[in-house]
Amino acid sequence: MSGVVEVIKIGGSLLAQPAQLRALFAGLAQQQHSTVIVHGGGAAVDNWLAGMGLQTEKRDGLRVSHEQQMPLIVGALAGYANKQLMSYAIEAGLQPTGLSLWETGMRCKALSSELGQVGICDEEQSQVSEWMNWLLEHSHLSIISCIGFDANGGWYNVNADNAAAALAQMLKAKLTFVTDVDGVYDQQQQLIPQLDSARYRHLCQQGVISGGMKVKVDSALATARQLRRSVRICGCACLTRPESGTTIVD
Ligand SMILES: Nc1ncnc2c1ncn2[C@@H]1O[C@H](COP(=O)(O)OP(=O)(O)O)[C@@H](O)[C@H]1O
Ligand SMILES: CC(=O)N[C@@H](CCC(=O)OP(=O)(O)O)C(=O)O
Repeated sequence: MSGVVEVIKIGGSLLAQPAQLRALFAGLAQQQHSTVIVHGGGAAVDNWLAGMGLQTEKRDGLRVSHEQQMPLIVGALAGYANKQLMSYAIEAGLQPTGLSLWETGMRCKALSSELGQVGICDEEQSQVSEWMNWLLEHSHLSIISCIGFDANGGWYNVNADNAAAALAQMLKAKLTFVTDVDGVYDQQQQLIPQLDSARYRHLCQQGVISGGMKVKVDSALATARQLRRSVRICGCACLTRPESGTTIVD
């Protein structure tokens, strides 16, 4: 594998925003470097579970994923969300390949028995697969859901921000989180152009950064530290306005 690789995480919050997704994929079609998309779809999972009359329980932002609920969770993330993004990519003239974390070479494991099938990426057991290298070398766009597996075939629901960060670390890639806001906001709802760990801790203590944004910044900081390279959190305009969003530095 040669050249710059970029991992772009697309949040589930964007799946219901067709104009923004079209603009994003149109921009991706102009990119010269290899791109890997990792996506979530938390809102779709919420809707599918509610539609079946099932309760969603979250602990520290993670969805408790009982084995009985996995068919719906896998269906919403690796099925519906993945194929919806493929549809936008094809429309933009791209040649996407839809994957789970397994095909990239990533291996997963259970986070805690109390959380059911919630998984985390197991870096020690993971290695970039030949298939992933081939896709990168041939500039095929990979669209990867946050469903992962262990070596025994156990399946896991991995938080998509964590999955994107682990994949960027495995590929030693540039990492960009694309979400439904322009970046990280301060107390006055102003965009923070650059955020380091000290200011992040302070803003968390004040309750200014919370929920899904906290998971994102945590994942960004861990990756910035590991790869010694800044990470960006931004809205869909990120490809046309490279200076937009918040740059996360360790
Ligand atoms: N300080 C903050 N700046 C911006 N967004 C924040 C902040 N704190 C919490 N958020 C929330 O985080 C959300 C983005 O996280 P999330 O919903 O998990 O997105 P995604 O689906 O893209 O992963 C924003 O829509 C916003 O409601
Ligand atoms: C374990 C866990 O919580 N998994 C997440 C996976 C999807 C996700 O992360 O989607 P967003 O990027 O849209 O937030 C979930 O089930 O909601």
